Amino acid sequence: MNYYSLNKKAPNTTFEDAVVRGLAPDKGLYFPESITPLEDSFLENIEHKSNTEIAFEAIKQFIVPEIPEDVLKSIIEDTLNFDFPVVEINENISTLELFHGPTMAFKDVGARFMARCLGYFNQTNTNDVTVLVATSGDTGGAVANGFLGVKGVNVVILYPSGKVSDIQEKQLTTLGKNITALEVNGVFDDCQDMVKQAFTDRELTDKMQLTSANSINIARWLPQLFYFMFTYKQLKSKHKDIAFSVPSGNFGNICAGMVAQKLGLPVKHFIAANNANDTVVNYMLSQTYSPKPSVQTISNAMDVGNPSNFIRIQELHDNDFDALKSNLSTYSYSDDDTRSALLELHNDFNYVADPHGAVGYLGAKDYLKSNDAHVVFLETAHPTKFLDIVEDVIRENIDLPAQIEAVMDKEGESIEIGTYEELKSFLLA
Ligand SMILES: Cc1ncc(COP(=O)(O)O)c(C=O)c1O
Ligand SMILES: N[C@@H](CCOP(=O)(O)O)C(=O)O
Repeated sequence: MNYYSLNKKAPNTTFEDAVVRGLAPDKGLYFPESITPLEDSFLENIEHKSNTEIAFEAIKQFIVPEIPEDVLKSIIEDTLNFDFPVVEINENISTLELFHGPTMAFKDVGARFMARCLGYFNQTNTNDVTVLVATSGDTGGAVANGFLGVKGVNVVILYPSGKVSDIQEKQLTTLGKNITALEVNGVFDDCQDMVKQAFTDRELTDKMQLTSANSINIARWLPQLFYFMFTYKQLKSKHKDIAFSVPSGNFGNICAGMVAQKLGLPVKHFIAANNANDTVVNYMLSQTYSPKPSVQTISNAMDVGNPSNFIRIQELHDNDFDALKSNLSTYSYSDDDTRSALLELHNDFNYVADPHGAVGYLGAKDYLKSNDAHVVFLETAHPTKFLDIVEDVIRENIDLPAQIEAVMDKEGESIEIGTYEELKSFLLA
């Protein structure tokens, strides 16, 4: 499969080149040249297939033959060695728990998958690759964990100082080895802008191979489509019309869901549930895309003012606003709304959610006010990653899972930077 740049000013390229570059030379995001629907029989029999079989069938057209089938199968087996359970909240709402991986957020799948793809390509590449990643909370930890010790890869994580949770910060600053954390005096969008600027800085790109492990990278983005297939597998026999409410920040996850839909997955509707960072909500009301600086919220990993993947979402709908509108609803919620949702889930349904999942739950409820469907909200991180907020709302202590306990008492290390020039000097040194 070849990929084109959404800025349409760079040559089409292979999967390997798109992964190793991260962003196209014209700064555009890569997008697959075609998306061929899966055989009807695949979806008809999905409940009889394992998660790894589903993932392989769903993603192989994007990757084989550049990664041979047998290698892709083992990458998928390694990546997906944990569960993705759907838990029923009530008659009309379920949640898909995406936090059973090593860093307890949904980013684990994409990070592990991409690390293994790069590891495969590095068997023949002689040059080291520097992976740059901007994080508002969870990507950093997942990438640090997924890429730790991968031969020929150095990882540099940029995170906004004081704007990630304590556990998130520990997860991305405590591993050492080939992982370095840069604490940026700014917001997530500053981190993301610095990363994008580095890709177009000839002084850097002449000296080193840079790539990204954010969802702008197709190998980080595409595997997220598995989640929607795994949900269908579990709910197919119980519910006819399934809609997804996806807590959204950079819009990579919901956009991967829309790829699953293009592959033939019957999804009735998508709901992008946002916190106060409402750039896309405003676009859907005004048809004017006006990115703005992100504001800090208690669902911090969604504090994104200029979501990278919205352009992919538009492409998936042939840049037709009406088509998009009939497939996507958007809502924005305040921190007070989020706290009320955490409390309601706990008190009425005995479910402890995290603030991001709680925003997803609110999106599900709002959609159901005027539509019939079974809505699955994605529970994108484990509540203990936001311990202070969640315990304060539900007034109960929650047990720490082993993955979180393992980092609790570790001392983190980071280097403070404030400008792009400082990032550049660090990389050149
Ligand atoms: C816990 C959590 N929920 C939701 C999101 C938003 O996902 P996306 O950026 O794919 O929209 C993120 C970060 O991306 C996250 O870490
Ligand atoms: N919410 C993310 C921000 C980056 O998103 P990505 O999917 O593009 O990596 C985070 O937790 O860091």
